[in-house]
Amino acid sequence: MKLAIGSDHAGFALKNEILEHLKSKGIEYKDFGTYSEQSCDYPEFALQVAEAVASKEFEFGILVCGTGIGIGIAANKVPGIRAALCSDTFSAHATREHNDANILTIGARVVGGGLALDIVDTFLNAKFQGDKHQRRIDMIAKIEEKYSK
Ligand SMILES: O=C(CO)[C@H](O)[C@H](O)[C@H](O)COP(=O)(O)O
Repeated sequence: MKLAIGSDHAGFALKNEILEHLKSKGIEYKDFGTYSEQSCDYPEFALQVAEAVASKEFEFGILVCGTGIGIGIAANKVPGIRAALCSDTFSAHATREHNDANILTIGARVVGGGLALDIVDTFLNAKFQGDKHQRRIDMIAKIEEKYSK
């Protein structure tokens, strides 16, 4: 499994905790930045990670900002991206099982490091259930197609 990771300044510290965690588990990743706590604009990192995942070079992405909301809104503008904000482990497995989410977004000002790492593990270990959920994802893709012309 190869992960694309990014954050803005608000998510920088939590992103580093997540990177350490992934390293300790031997999970391969690429850090797309930001690389300091200097103020920056989250859409830049959302775009890089979302394009890396949409191109299939990376299986999943993880994006962190203050709330996880802005960076997720931006990522979801890239066709093929299903970015899900999770602040609890139930949502983290449900969004993989039902939505086949390919990017997890987390709010560093919302959840603590311990919970964030559990959310990451839960998201990465859950499996898409297909069947009726695939039909619904296909419907989402059709909406995307309708507005991408
Ligand atoms: O996009 C956000 C809100 O949905 C993120 O939380 C950002 O990290 C936040 O807006 C950054 O705020 P700051 O005042 O520039 O630190």
